[in-house]
Amino acid sequence: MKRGIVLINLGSPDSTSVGDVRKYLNEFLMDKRVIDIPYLGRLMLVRGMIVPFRAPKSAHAYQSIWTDKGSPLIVLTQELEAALQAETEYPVTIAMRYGRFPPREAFDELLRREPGLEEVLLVPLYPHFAMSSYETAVQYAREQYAQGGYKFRLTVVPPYYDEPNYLDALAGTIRPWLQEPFDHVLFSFHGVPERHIYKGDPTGQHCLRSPDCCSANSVAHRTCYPHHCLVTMKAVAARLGLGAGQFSFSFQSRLGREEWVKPYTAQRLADMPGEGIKKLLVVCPAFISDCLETLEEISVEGRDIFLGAGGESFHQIPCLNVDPAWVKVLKGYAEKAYAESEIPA
Ligand SMILES: C=CC1=C(C)c2cc3[nH]c(cc4nc(cc5[nH]c(cc1n2)c(C)c5CCC(=O)O)C(CCC(=O)O)=C4C)c(C)c3C=C
Ligand SMILES: [Fe+2]
Ligand SMILES: [Fe+2]
Repeated sequence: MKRGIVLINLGSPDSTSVGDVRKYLNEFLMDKRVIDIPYLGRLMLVRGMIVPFRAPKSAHAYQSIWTDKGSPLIVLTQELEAALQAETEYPVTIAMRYGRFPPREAFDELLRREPGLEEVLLVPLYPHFAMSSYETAVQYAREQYAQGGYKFRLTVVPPYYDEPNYLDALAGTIRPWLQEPFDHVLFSFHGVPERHIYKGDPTGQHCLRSPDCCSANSVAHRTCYPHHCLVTMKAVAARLGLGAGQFSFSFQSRLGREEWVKPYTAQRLADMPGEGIKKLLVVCPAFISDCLETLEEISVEGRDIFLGAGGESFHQIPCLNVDPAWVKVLKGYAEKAYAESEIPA
């Protein structure tokens, strides 16, 4: 089988200028799977209220993490591409949901490198299903695939939040940090509005209907983001031998005033020192590559909140990035045969 691999991530602005950040935010937030309200309302909210205020603030934040080579998210995804390419004979390239590197360019590039390509394997760099991350990236790639009239088959790697090799690799990046004294490991996942969870619940009566819905069996869990996050956290904690009370989860990056899934990371960071948690490790498994949300929101803002509330030490554990064990896991995904039924539509 002549196969090619596309690693798809979120994307970043082209530069840290307010104009480029505004362009990026407009594209990102006008995505109907990110702000899921009718078009005209979304347009007014995004163009009139969110972006004018957010663009200068976000541009400033991006300036604090930007590297000589560009955005950390893009650079780290390119480094992952190179590391995986060194491990597999299949041609590997990257795509982004927003901004530069659209999937059609990735497909064309693979066809140039492998004429007669029979299958492209799309690997979303999101372990958990959410309509604002995994689903929008996959749909975008599927649309461009259909528009391009390509002859090869497009196969999508399903969410791997519970896949043992991924969990082993994630636990492996955390383990060395547990050698120094610590009180707690916080698993901080990117948040989503609660409305997205209600909307994605095929039963219409399970998700967020009871405090422990994510632990009770349900078909809704196939696409339930908080459930996926909880499974990842519990499986990693078990691999690390963490006891009850030594770990917990929270959700970060809330935007706007509506209710998002809880607890909120910023609130937990403010409360933990008062609960006796003074030495904190934070891991952010919703992100494969370090990015604005880990390097600035957690490592800078989050640290200030925690230390300002009486915390003594704070470390953000780097994301999987180009960890060699993770690259081996991706090689395994790249070489596996997938059944269509595994993949959420
Ligand atoms: C309604 C708004 C947003 C939802 C829902 C959302 C979900 C979501 N996002 C990620 C991953 C990333 N988000 C990143 C940045 C970012 N996210 C939002 C808004 C929502 N995200 C904004 C406006 C931004 C831009 C920066 C800012 O102004 O705060 C990034 C980092 C990008 C980078 O260039 O470094 C990632 C990665 C997931 C996984 C997710 C749902 C689970
Ligand atoms: Fe986001
Ligand atoms: Fe749930």
